[in-house]
Amino acid sequence: MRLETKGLSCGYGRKTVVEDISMFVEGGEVLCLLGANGSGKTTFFKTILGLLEKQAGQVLVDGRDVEGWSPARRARLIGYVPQARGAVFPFRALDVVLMGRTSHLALFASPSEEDVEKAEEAMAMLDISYLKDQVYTRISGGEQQLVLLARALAQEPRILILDEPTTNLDFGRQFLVMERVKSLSRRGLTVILSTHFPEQSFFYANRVLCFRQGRPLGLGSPSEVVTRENIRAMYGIDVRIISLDARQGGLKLCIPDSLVGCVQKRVS
Ligand SMILES: Nc1ncnc2c1ncn2[C@@H]1O[C@H](COP(=O)(O)OP(=O)(O)OP(=O)(O)O)[C@@H](O)[C@H]1O
Repeated sequence: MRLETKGLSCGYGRKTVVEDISMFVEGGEVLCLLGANGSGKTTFFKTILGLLEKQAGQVLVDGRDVEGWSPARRARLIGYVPQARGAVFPFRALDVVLMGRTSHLALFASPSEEDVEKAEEAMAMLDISYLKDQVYTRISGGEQQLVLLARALAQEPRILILDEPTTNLDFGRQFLVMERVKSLSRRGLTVILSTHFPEQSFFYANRVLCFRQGRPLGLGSPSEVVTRENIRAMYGIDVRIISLDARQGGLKLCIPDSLVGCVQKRVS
């Protein structure tokens, strides 16, 4: 399923935070959104989801403008994993995941056995079945993040939007989550995610969209867009981009110039 924006501008009241973004992502692709803190990534996602009113432009799903679609209609197609923030209600983790099934239920219907199975499968896929009966407000921030991802997977969306899905996760779980997301995309899911780790785009993204203060800075393959110049423009830091293999578009690392200097001094 194709998700597209055309000239999308977003913001709060009269304040424009994101301006004139045109991009698309197809089923089976991962599009990675890069940009400094406050550059407008979350605002862009919330506008695509209809949680914020757009200021200009269009959001299209398979070529159809989603303007006027009910939240339930969007939710049947688009899953969203927000950044984990302080939760208020002491639900069991399994019940939080079951909320992902809401868009499949008739009004006032209770979850069926099949819904519970889907919720349990989503938790098992992320290796968090042990959290099932724990209270969401009493698990760690990283565990909450995984529960929110399981909730989105239980929803069985065609498009998945992830806002910094690995930020709170330990080293092993960052890898687990990105591998799971990549394998879902290989099976046809459309994925758009934001990250503060540009290297993740070399490992997992088909294309990258760079934001600088809410304006598009570049859109293309990771090798085309994750460049020394764009990283300096986004994050104000000079990096050396080092290839780990000779393949075109292969694995690369972004090492700050100051650290490369240290390594060279030690070697010489
Ligand atoms: N509720 C709000 N009301 C008014 N302005 C807001 C609101 N939320 C965010 N903003 C403004 O929008 C800008 C972009 O915020 P947004 O959360 O979209 O950035 P981001 O790229 O997701 O940042 P981060 O990487 O830190 O999560 C902020 O700098 C802030 O000025």
